[in-house]
Amino acid sequence: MSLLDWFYEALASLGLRQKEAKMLFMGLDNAGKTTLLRMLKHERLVLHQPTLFPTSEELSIGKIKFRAFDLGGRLIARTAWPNYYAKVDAVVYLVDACDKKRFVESKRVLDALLSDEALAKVPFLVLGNKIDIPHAASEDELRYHLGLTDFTTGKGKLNLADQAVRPLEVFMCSVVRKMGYGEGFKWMSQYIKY
Ligand SMILES: Nc1nc2c(ncn2[C@@H]2O[C@H](COP(=O)(O)OP(=O)(O)OP(=O)(O)O)[C@@H](O)[C@H]2O)c(=O)[nH]1
Ligand SMILES: [Mg+2]
Repeated sequence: MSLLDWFYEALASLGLRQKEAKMLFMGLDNAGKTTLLRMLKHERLVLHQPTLFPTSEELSIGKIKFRAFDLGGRLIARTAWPNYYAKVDAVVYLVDACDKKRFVESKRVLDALLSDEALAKVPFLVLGNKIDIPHAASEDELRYHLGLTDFTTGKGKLNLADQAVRPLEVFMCSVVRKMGYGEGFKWMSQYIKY
């Protein structure tokens, strides 16, 4: 634990600081992670460059305060991802639902995350983005290509008494049209402990 983490924990234990849930935005480059984060933060589209260095934002979704980390999806940026895996409360994994040529690559990256010991049990919200574009994959198609058909846990509330199961679900969205992701975050929030 770094000194800064220790300091925040100490403040939290004294009740001086409201605890933030830690959320990671991951997925291939161009999936729409930064667009989504800016939309959640500023409620509008903000022009930006591809993400080279991780950034983070404080977000409030419902009653939960999040610290959301925007991790760039380019190959070189992905090498930094594991530095962020400690004490994660939720992963938001974005996929460009129109970029069918890259589903295989996206699946490979997602599979690696799902089998990473450091992220075991962490809820995964998979967002199929850009459904405003006519040839976007359907939810079932995306589920199939990502190999999730038998692994999603349902859009209702999962009984977490069964500790072996990790909440995992696919929601389709269009960040630019501000649709779809709200349901996803609502679903995810059920599994955040504070
Ligand atoms: N049509 C459409 N385009 C979108 C949507 N969301 C994002 N985009 C576009 O997709 C492109 C990439 O978006 P970014 O948010 O930069 O992608 P990113 O995942 O942050 O990419 P990296 O930073 O390289 O990892 C931008 O041109 C966005 O305007 C959407 O819902 N629909
Ligand atoms: Mg980005």
